[in-house]
Amino acid sequence: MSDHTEAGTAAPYDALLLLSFGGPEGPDDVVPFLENVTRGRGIPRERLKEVGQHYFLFGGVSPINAQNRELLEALRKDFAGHGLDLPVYWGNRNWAPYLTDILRELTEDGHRRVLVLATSAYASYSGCRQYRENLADSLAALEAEGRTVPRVDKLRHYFNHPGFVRPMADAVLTALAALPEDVRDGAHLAFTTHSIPTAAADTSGRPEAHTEDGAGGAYVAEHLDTARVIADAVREATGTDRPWKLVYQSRSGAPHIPWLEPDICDHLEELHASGVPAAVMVPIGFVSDHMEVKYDLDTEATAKAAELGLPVARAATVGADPRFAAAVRELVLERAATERGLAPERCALGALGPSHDVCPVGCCPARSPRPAAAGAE
Ligand SMILES: CC1=C(CCC(=O)O)c2cc3nc(cc4[nH]c(cc5[nH]c(cc1n2)c(C)c5CCC(=O)O)c(CCC(=O)O)c4C)C(CCC(=O)O)=C3C
Ligand SMILES: [Fe+2]
Repeated sequence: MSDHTEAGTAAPYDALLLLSFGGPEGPDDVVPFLENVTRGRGIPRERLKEVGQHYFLFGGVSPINAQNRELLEALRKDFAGHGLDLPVYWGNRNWAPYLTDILRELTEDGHRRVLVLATSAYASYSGCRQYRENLADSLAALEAEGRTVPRVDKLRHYFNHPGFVRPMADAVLTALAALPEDVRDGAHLAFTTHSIPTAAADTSGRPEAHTEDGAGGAYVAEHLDTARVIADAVREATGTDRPWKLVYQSRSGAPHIPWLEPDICDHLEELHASGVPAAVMVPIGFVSDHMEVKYDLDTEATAKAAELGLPVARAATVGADPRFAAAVRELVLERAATERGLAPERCALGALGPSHDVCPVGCCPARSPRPAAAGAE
């Protein structure tokens, strides 16, 4: 990674917006939060009750907001330390601080061109376009208040950026070290991400990346690329070639609709049945510790492994790692330079290369088309 010790310029941008999912911060928040998340999404009631219980198990507090506050601090510290004078704001789509309120604040503070960092590294409707739809909704709400709204662009997907991948590779090494020594060399790597409907996976990414055979489009291809880079880095660091697989977690939706499989718990069962002595779960689909990590991996899958007698360890998420904060700065400077008509270096590991800056028409389409900001439409 290049070290920008000199002050870069973010012009033409005058603010960065950290845009995230949001999560409850106490028991009274859980039900209204779930109502916000699932409005119009057709999630079965039983599933909602179940997910509510996951939150109540942790006092109704999701780890996601604390993680975003830490990331916000890490970004401000990194920018200040590198002479990058760019204010950073934070807003969520499903819980306070709400996106519309933060965009209103940005507008009142006089910002005219805003760059958005979404806390989702990959292409998919849920991880990309839905955030763009939320931006469009919030901008429309502010326009309805009679405001002149800022122009909003979104940073490219960073799944293969070294500042995102390297902390995860190190986290796998730390997790391996936590396994009993006699099973460490035989441990398999289980890379996990959020399951999504196969229909959504197949249409993820640019139209050229769409697949019709359940291969999972850009969503699966990008995760496989990241997983491969991490597995290679771990092999180089340990001298041991460990088998790995991309598996899924946190499935919701009706049972008759196909979602990406196998589930992490079924995978652990299969590993155990085939005599594998241990596994490391690597949540590459999550930028930080969300409830999906705390419950679905650290609680449910870990209990499953204990029941099987399979030693497992869970690799840390990237969270507020300073290397990730530095990567965001590089991505900001890169995009700003591109907007100024330059052709900056675009860092990317793996085989897919750097993702597009602007989602083209037809990228990660919604089931029913709605306005989306920060794209080519
Ligand atoms: C791809 C993806 C990401 C990663 C990208 C990104 O990070 O954005 C993600 C993140 C998150 N998902 C989260 C929470 C929930 N997601 C749900 C439902 C769904 N997620 C989906 C996909 C994704 N979700 C999908 C296809 C559904 C079905 C309904 C629909 O089609 O919209 C539900 C409803 C209950 C349930 O069914 O589980 C909840 C409560 C939280 C907050 C966790 C916390 O509080 O720490 C976070 C970060
Ligand atoms: Fe989700």
